[in-house]
Amino acid sequence: MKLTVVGTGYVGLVSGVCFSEIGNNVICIDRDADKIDRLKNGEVPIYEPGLQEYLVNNMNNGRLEFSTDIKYGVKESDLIIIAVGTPSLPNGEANLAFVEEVARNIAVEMNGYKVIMTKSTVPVGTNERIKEIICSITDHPFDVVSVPEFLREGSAVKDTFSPDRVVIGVENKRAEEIVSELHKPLTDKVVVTDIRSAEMIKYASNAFLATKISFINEIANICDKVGADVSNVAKGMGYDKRIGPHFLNAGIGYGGSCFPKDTDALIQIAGNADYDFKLLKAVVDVNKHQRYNILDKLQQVLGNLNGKKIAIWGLAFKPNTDDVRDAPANEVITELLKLGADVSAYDPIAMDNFKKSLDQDGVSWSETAFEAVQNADAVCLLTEWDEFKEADLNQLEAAMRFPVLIDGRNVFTQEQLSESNLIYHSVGRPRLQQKELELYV
Ligand SMILES: NC(=O)C1=CN([C@@H]2O[C@H](COP(=O)(O)OP(=O)(O)OC[C@H]3O[C@@H](n4cnc5c(N)ncnc54)[C@H](O)[C@@H]3O)[C@@H](O)[C@H]2O)C=CC1
Ligand SMILES: O=C(O)[C@H]1O[C@H](OP(=O)(O)OP(=O)(O)OC[C@H]2O[C@@H](n3ccc(=O)[nH]c3=O)[C@H](O)[C@@H]2O)[C@H](O)[C@@H](O)[C@@H]1O
Repeated sequence: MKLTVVGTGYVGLVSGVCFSEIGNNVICIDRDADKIDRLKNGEVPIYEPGLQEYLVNNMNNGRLEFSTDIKYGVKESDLIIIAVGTPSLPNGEANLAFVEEVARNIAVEMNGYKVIMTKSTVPVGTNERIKEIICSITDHPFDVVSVPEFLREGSAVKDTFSPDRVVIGVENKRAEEIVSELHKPLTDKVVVTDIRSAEMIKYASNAFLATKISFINEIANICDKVGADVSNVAKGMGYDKRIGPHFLNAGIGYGGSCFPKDTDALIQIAGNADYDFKLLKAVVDVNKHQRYNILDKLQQVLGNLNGKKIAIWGLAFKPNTDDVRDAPANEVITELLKLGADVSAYDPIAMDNFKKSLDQDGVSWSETAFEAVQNADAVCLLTEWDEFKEADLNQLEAAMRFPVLIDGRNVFTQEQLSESNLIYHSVGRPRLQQKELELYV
């Protein structure tokens, strides 16, 4: 099949590359000329394990090309995928300006029947709006299909090749057959439904996952107070098939370009339909506070943070990505600077993106994890990169002024800790808490 993807970001690029890998001819379009130039040179502008190799192979075999010219993309393909961003507006609603602009650009260039497949996460009713826009510009026949994307950053290639399911929101058989054919090599778990339900499935899925995270974080906060261990609680819950083991890792809460934006958007979608989504509002509220728990713990151990050197391990919102959009590290560092701390930070991959996103000075950026902790009064682990999980805790202890480790992702085990003299705090595992600072001063 010949297809065009408009928007070559985390979703558009991964989808385009993977669709070419399974035998389609794909044109990836973006209006960012620098990005397209880099891609034409075989350079992947994001960190996504496995992507580079597939990209280069498919460029070399002629199945994958990049362009800024949407006219070319529309003329050449009968299936056009919209994968541009839908960031939050200040009131939490999704900003549909990019999606609507692309719909207009496609309509202007149409030269025959097209299937317009929306992968961007869009509020219920948006595909109808896309249809209206296109109808107002062209008489060429077309169908709009909603195929929401469920990939996770960091495992996007794997998720694309073996998705848990594909959701196809469609109005007629002609478009259903074309889109089903495209996804056939990927999975047989296909849910075909109406367009509004497909749009809702995406928001409901992200909101449910966010709910699981806030739920376990609240359980963790209670565990801290009553002396239970949230890791074991999650394990004990997770064996129940009705609950499942996934997304029950307590910590500093969810970040990223999607859960925060999509939960806010769903609250607005409900509100616009005169429904007060109380549960989801609480999920968002719990998540906002969870980021700051780590600072409470730090202050419990060190007291006033003014002039204290605090090292940060991990800036990306999760491991295996360089994405720092809505990363908890941003708020944690901003608050530490406000409290007068000297902050030294390190991330294996996301440092450059994070530097650009943090709108203040005063952080010292380290070349290595151990450079960041030299003479530090405490280290806070915010992203569970393997490099941190495998760190030698004795070396860590030796490098620091006070060996205080605040583990915001609950990565260290009893065995690892029993070998060290770290003053250790995590989220909801008070039994692993070790030693008090008084021993060292
Ligand atoms: N990032 C993720 O893991 C996932 C994202 N999504 C959804 O997919 C959509 C895209 O997300 P990302 O890929 O993260 O966004 P992104 O911000 O990484 O990429 C969007 C791309 O669209 C381009 N663009 C914007 N307007 C354009 C136009 N008029 N013409 C051509 N290109 C244009 C931008 O230059 C950018 O390269 C969003 O709705 C998001 O919610 C869904 C699932 C996973
Ligand atoms: O719509 C989207 O953009 C995507 O959002 C998430 O994917 P992603 O944001 O890449 O990453 P996740 O692995 O879901 O993690 C999101 C956040 O939740 C946090 N998290 C995750 C799991 C957990 O148990 N605990 C927890 O705190 C992570 O640290 C991270 O900050 C969803 O998992 C994808 O299915 C969806 O397609």
